[in-house]
Formats: sequence, C-alpha cells, structure tokens
Amino acid sequence: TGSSRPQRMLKAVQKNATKGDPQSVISAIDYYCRHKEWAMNVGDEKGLILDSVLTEVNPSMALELGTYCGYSSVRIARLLSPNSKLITVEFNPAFAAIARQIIAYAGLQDKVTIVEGPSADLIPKMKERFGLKSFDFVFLDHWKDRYVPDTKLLEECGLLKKGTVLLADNVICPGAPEYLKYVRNNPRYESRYYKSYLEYTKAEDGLEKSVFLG
Ligand SMILES: CCCNc1ncnc2c1ncn2[C@@H]1O[C@H](/C=C/CNC(=O)c2cc(-c3ccc(F)cc3)cc(O)c2O)[C@@H](O)[C@H]1O
Ligand SMILES: [Mg+2]
Repeated sequence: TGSSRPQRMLKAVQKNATKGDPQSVISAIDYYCRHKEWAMNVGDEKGLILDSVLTEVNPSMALELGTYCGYSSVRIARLLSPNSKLITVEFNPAFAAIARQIIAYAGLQDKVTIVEGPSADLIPKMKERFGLKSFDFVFLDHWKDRYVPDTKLLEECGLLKKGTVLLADNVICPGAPEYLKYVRNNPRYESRYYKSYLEYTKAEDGLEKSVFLG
C-alpha cells in the first residue's frame, strides 16, 4: 500500500523546509497543497487572519481542536510568547504521529502538546491534566458538527474566561451553520465574521471570531 496524504505532506516538509524554521515549514506545506495535492489546512490566506487574531490576543494558554497534520499548530505556536503553550487535540493516531513530526521539524515541540483522543473526553480532563485554569484562545477546526457541543463543554468545564477568544475555521465551507447560530444569537458572545477563501481555492470561506463575555 502506498503512502498517505499526510505522509506525503511530511515528506514535502522534510525535503523543502529548513529544520527549526517554522515559516519554511508553513511555506512548504502551502506550496505542496496548492500545487501538488490539496489538503484541509487552514492555509495561507485564512492563516493571515489567524496570525493577526493571535497577535492581538497573545494567549498564554491556547487550545486547538483538530490537529490534522499540525499546520495550524505550527502557525499558532510560532507566534506564542515564551512560556506560552498550545494544547492541540487529535483523535486519529496516524494524523497525530505526522503532526508530531511536523511540529518537531519546525522546532516547536516545547511549546505544543498534542493530546490524542476525542475532544469530548479530553476537554473535561484539561484542568487536572495540565493544571490550567482557563484558555485565552481556542481554534476550532475539527468536525464541523462538533463545534457547538464542544463550545458548550468548554463553558461547562469553566475553561473559558471573560475575554477568551474562540476562532472557528470553515464557517462557510464546509460550513458550521449551527455554530454560527449559537455564537451570533448568544448574549455571552461578541462575534465577528472574517471573510476569506477556502484554503488553496477561490471558493468563499471564512473564520468566525467570538469573544466570550463571561
Ligand atoms: C469525536 C469527533 C469530535 N472530536 C474530535 N476530537 C479530536 N479530533 C477530532 C475530532 N473530530 C475530528 N477530529 C480530527 O480533526 C480533523 C478533522 C477536521 C475536519 N475538517 C474538515 O472536515 C475540513 C474540510 C474542508 C473541506 C472543504 C471543502 C471540501 F470540498 C472538502 C473539505 C476544509 C477544512 O478546512 C476542514 O477543516 C482530523 O484530523 C480529525 O481526526
Ligand atoms: Mg479547516
């Protein structure tokens, strides 16, 4: 049996990026996925919006739901201040293994903790496992029908505080209509849509930024 798409993505990083240089890892993946083989990374255009929101929030503790190959983990971790951390949740062990290697190639393994398992099981264990009180930033990029249940779970587990920023990928394509309804009609969130394009295509997509008001 041949290689998988994530394995080919890792090979492209090892071939074209410079070890310890996160930007070269990001560029190598974007080049590969734009010119060789599409993959569901947040990508370079929405990635610039992710970068700007991250720079604005400057989180100490960030959470990502849906690591996949670690592209957005690298984008997030490269912008974190010293002593700030990213916890990223991935339930597919094969994807987690590739992500671990891509994050390490970028030299960001000390800032990123990949937790393997389903988000619904792991979110309630976050406080005890990582000794954290709450997250300052959450990037949602896993199954789109899980954005609402996992956001509610984060609220119930007291993992959101006043000012926590949720940033959700794909709210237009593939779409997360229930999530948009949830955060936009909810007095506990202040939401804003950042219009962009589906990664490596001309189709519309965008990110929804929602500030938890406590
Ligand atoms: C129990 C399920 C919920 N909990 C979960 N806990 C932990 N990890 C979870 C996860 N769900 C999914 N994952 C992981 O997240 C990733 C899934 C992401 C889903 N993303 C998409 O479907 C997606 C899809 C597209 C897409 C857009 C257009 C198109 F034609 C085809 C695809 C674009 C994107 O940017 C996407 O993010 C995988 O690595 C999966 O293993
Ligand atoms: Mg996505």
